[in-house]
Amino acid sequence: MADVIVVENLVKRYGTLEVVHDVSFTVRTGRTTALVGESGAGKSTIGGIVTGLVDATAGKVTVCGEDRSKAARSSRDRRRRAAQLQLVPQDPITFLDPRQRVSAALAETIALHKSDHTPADLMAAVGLSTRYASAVPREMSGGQCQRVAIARALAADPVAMVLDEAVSALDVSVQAQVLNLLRDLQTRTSTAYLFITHDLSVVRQMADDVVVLRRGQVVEDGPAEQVLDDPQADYTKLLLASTPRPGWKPVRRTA
Ligand SMILES: Nc1ncnc2c1ncn2[C@@H]1O[C@H](COP(=O)(O)OP(=O)(O)OP(=O)(O)O)[C@@H](O)[C@H]1O
Repeated sequence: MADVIVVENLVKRYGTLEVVHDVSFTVRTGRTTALVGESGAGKSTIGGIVTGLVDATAGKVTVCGEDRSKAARSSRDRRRRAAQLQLVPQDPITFLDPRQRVSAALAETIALHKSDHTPADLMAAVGLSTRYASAVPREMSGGQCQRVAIARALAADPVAMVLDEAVSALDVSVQAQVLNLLRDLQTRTSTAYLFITHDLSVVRQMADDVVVLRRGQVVEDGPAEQVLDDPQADYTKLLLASTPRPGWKPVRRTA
């Protein structure tokens, strides 16, 4: 299986504060790597560097064999890079243009990437009724906006997607629907996912590989079943101990 995203020895400093220390991992075609850790661990900073929104202080990011540390030379380069890698952000309501109707937002991305999609087929792919085609973001729920953000990412036919806390704001039943949808899409399209989350139950449902991050450093990484079922680092054990497993029930104490 080919490596789609390769992150090597990444470092990010803000002034004298080093928030990412020597981080390396890969995301393979058709697979999901989860980047987990508590708030402030540096997950979004790494996602920002991978998607080109944040500059690295040191290290290298390669996407589809191309060194992303070098700035794109032309708008054509930028378009090609966007077609390889799309971001699904945590808060789609602020990410989507508040005045743009769903079909127009999707048509714009389709035109930009000259892809073969139509707004209707993308809406069908994410399970969004076509009656929302003329809706603007404020007329939709968080889950519906999240589907639009995913549909828009799919409009570029990306090789990989960075999903930054993409389901964290959704209630559990909508979250399960969106996760199922993402898994189905991955089976059909072999898109590679870098899944950024603090939620280990989401990791359990989605990840093939897991990278556990603490204060900007990788404390443990490996195949999901190994990291989740036989964690080696004390920090991973602590994270797991604070997350209920499926089927977990609180112990009732009797007086
Ligand atoms: N522009 C910035 N300037 C200074 N410090 C920053 C900046 N952006 C992020 N940081 C700091 O970098 C550290 C990592 O932040 P980051 O948002 O990457 O963590 P995270 O793991 O994604 O956390 P969360 O889940 O809360 O978003 C934090 O200490 C944060 O305060």
